[in-house]
Amino acid sequence: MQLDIRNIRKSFEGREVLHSLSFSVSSGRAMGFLGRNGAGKSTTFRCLMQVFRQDSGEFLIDGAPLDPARHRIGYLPEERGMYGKTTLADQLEYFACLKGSRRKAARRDALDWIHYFGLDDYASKRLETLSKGNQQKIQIAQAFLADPDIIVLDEPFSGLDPVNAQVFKEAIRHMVSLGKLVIFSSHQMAYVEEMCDDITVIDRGHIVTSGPLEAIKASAGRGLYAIEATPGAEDAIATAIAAAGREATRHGGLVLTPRDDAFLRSFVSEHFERIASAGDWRPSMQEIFIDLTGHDDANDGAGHDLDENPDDGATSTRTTATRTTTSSPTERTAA
Ligand SMILES: Nc1ncnc2c1ncn2[C@@H]1O[C@H](COP(=O)(O)OP(=O)(O)OP(=O)(O)O)[C@@H](O)[C@H]1O
Repeated sequence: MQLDIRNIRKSFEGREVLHSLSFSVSSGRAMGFLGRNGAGKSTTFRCLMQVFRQDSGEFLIDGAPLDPARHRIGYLPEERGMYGKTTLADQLEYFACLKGSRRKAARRDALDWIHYFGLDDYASKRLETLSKGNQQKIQIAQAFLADPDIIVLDEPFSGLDPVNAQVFKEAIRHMVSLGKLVIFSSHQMAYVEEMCDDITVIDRGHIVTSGPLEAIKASAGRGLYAIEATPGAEDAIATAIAAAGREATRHGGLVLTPRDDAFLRSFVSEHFERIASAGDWRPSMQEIFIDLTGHDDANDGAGHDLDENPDDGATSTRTTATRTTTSSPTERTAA
């Protein structure tokens, strides 16, 4: 199954916040949908779920218009809303029935998810008596009810402690392994890095990159080789590379240098005592995200005057490979 998000535009009070967004999500792969506060993630999800309509553009499933009434979608909205005075079991059963399950199957489904999230003891307790994190688990469970084909989660990790985040990560992995189509937004780059096969980054309503995470990382690595020096040896390694007439850039505990296999083979064998590891540079998701979106102006402001996305109708693959920003953590020490 493939979800194609095609040329979605949305304005509020005359201000366009989604500028012809286009990207695709495939089933059996987890897609992370990323952007700074106010970038347009929740608005995209709300258009997808027909909470309100986009001004133009379309959502297609395998080429046909997405129909939330026909396609089974599990949705965790950003604004959490459940019934505080109702027991966990009753309300999950109710939500499963709303999604078309029969009563008995709905009850079983509800209890299975309550068990999955370790909340058996609370099954007959009112939701409002649970901690915020446990309420969040029930909100997530609600999105998994009734065997959805498509799972859309807006900030699912917010409010979860690391142990519960782990339980939830396993639930997502399980859904992906069953061939579900999964897209979620998150600000937690470490989780994204761990979980996602694909990512899409938006900035002020524009796509800045979309595609397989590994390819985006390779591209963001800009063909650089990373040498991890043993503690305290970073300066010596950087100086030795520069003395050999090559560019050397300090990057935290790493020294980055343009890939040159013959030079690197002899350099690594000559300096192996001061080298902990060496290989192609793969920036972290956090670094890539900051490089792509870490400009000074906030996303929430009105009247952005960026040019329209030149890639209207096509998935953009622009990455850090061609970008240099002052926010890059890279610091040049020698050339
Ligand atoms: N109902 C609305 N009326 C007016 N403006 C809106 C409305 N909903 C969203 N916006 C604006 O649209 C832009 C995108 O907001 P959106 O909530 O989609 O961002 P987001 O990426 O989900 O942010 P966050 O990470 O903070 O949740 C923001 O500038 C926001 O102020």
